[in-house]
Amino acid sequence: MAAVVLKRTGQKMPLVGFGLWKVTKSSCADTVYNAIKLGYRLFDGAGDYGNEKEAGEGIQRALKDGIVKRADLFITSKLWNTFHAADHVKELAQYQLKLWGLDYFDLYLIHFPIALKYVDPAHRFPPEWFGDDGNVHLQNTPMHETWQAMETLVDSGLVKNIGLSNCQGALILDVFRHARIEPQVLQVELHPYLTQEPLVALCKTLGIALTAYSSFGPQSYVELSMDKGASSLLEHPVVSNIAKSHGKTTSQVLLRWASQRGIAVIPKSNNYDRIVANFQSDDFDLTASDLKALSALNINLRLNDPADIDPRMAIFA
Ligand SMILES: NC(=O)C1=CN([C@@H]2O[C@H](COP(=O)(O)OP(=O)(O)OC[C@H]3O[C@@H](n4cnc5c(N)ncnc54)[C@H](OP(=O)(O)O)[C@@H]3O)[C@@H](O)[C@H]2O)C=CC1
Ligand SMILES: O=C1CO[C@H](CO)[C@@H](O)[C@@H]1O
Repeated sequence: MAAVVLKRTGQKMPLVGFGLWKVTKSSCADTVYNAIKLGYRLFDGAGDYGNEKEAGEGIQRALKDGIVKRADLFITSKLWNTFHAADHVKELAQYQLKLWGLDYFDLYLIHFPIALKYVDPAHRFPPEWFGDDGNVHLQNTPMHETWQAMETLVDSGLVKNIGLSNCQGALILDVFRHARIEPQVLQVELHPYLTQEPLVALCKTLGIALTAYSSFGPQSYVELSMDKGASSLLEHPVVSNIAKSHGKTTSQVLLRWASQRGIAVIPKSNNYDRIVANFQSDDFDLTASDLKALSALNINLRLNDPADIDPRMAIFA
């Protein structure tokens, strides 16, 4: 399976993985188990997806049935915003590892560069953006403090690689300036309506592997009322024409637009046929002019912006 090699550890991160946000809790264990049978090796979880225990059950079953070995899997999880204070980073990583039934994560990301007031997981887990009173409670924890605590997770063997999510250039450079262990991966929203070319170039310069989320663009946020009214990329004539010319689906073209450039993708689906199709998205090559035409669709449309939840959380210029 095609993979990107992480700079520090030399570990291979598969270019096509499986995203767990909104994977139905009741069927999550079966979904993960079946995805492993199909060949998926990377699973992208997070505390607030609320299904890490069930995802872990699917993994444990696959390990027990001898379908895969732990070393062949690449499991990602993320540090939620309410755990940024150095004292709470290890607490959360251990809590999440226990949910998955694992003794290490292959990758652990700071989910957002936003620190919120601590909430004890015994009080509320999965974590949320909002406190008990329905408001967002910001907290002053600098990123370099959180990053130092992330580094100690590597030292103690709880995680193999650490990285960032939803961060932009200046902040990434600032984390690098303070880092003893450099960020290995950056996970961001990336699709032809949000191509983020300067950020992609910065990651290349710094040797950070990129993971794209929301590869299909607008439709995935409708249920969160975060849809910003743009037309569907999956039905866009430019994407459809390219798909036709390769005998592929528009979803496969959108995934390949990233993976062909060495950017990992993590599509999520609750539908078996789409799970199969997404996995089979890297067995063809787009032409240079296809890639150019897809990138030309850029309108800087950002679907996942914490400032939509609370303007004080603006992290994108
Ligand atoms: N770091 C972060 O802040 C974020 C990380 N993520 C990660 O990225 C993953 C993917 O991102 P997400 O925003 O969920 O978006 P996706 O791009 O994976 O899209 C999900 C939507 O697309 C549908 N879909 C999946 N496959 C196909 C297909 N082949 N054809 C048509 N529709 C399809 C799914 O519906 P159906 O289930 O019905 O198929 C679902 O509604 C998440 O699961 C999560 O792991 C996501 C957002 C933010
Ligand atoms: O990863 C995720 C997808 O986006 C959501 C909205 O910002 C987040 O809450 C979630 O953690």
